[in-house]
Amino acid sequence: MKITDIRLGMLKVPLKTPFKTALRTVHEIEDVVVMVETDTGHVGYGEAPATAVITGDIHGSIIEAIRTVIKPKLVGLDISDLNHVTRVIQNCIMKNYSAKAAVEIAVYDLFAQLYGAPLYKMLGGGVPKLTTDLTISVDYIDKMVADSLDAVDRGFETLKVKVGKDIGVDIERVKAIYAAVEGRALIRLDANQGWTAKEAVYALHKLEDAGVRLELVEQPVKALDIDGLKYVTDRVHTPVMADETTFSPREVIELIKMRAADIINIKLMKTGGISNAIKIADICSFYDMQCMIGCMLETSISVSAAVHLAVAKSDVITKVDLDGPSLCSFDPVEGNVLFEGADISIEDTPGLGIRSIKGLNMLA
Ligand SMILES: C[C@H](N)C(=O)N[C@H](CCC(=O)O)C(=O)O
Ligand SMILES: [Mg+2]
Repeated sequence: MKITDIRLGMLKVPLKTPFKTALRTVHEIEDVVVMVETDTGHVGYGEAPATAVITGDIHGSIIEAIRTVIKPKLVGLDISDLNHVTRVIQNCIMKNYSAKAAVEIAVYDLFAQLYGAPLYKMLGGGVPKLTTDLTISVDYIDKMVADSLDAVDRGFETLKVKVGKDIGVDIERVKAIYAAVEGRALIRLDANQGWTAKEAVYALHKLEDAGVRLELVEQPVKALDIDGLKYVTDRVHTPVMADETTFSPREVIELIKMRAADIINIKLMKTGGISNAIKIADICSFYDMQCMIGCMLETSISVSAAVHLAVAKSDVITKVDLDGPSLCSFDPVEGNVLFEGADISIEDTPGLGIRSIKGLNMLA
């Protein structure tokens, strides 16, 4: 099965409600869709969001990286030579993680199609079911409490509460949500870099002293402030998770050696795809460190790949934040991963099993 072409399209899906974090507000998903075509007629699918504030990627850079650098290196390569193909993708251009991720996801999709198995089986197997959390956007306290209660009523047992704005209001936000859902849902926080290290310690001590039990706090400080991350990790009981701080396997090793965080959030759009995500999961497994599998604002095309990976690496990926499809106003994909509220399951069809994508605008 040889790669003959890589075609690109744009996919727009409005969100059910605006997605608000300390970094940005988004009303609709608008992602680049990658279709890797082969001489056997098989097509592999991938997707790349433009998360400029986290990965530095924008639509133009994703499209140009794939068209002018990645595609010319990939056409003619054999999908059965997976490790070679992924090395070419990773080494042909620096950074550009979302472009690499989208193409790698499509290549893994084809690799699993080649052997007629769902992708998770090619990655080592596992039980093809996961449960995701749901993000509660940062907002007025009453709105966040109402959104949290609504999420619990819809069956979500873990809420990822966005904070990182005003520290005093953040403490009140979390206390109010905790009081409203106590005993019905677990709460994890994501400050998206919005606090200083001292603010994070102050807020988490206040919450701990008030009896608020949090599952974890994600990326309390700026991405590059690794000393700050360690400062927080050393001083609070609440487990601290690194998100924006860690992209590559090398960064994860450094973080583990410094003991700067307790948990790592793996996202395919940070690692540049599945091959490095596997390396990170294996490193963490070796060091007895838990991981979360996360996503950006992605539809079920690329989130499906994350689902397959998380199922295969469930020994170390113990936390799931794959709510992209739940945030969408509709699922544009007919495929083998089913997203039903908090429940995610995989059907027994080859690859990612993507049969069709609604509303895709092909690029010339
Ligand atoms: C969508 C997911 N639950 C999430 O919260 N991801 C964010 C980044 C998403 C974005 O801004 O596109 C995160 O974990 O920081
Ligand atoms: Mg995060």
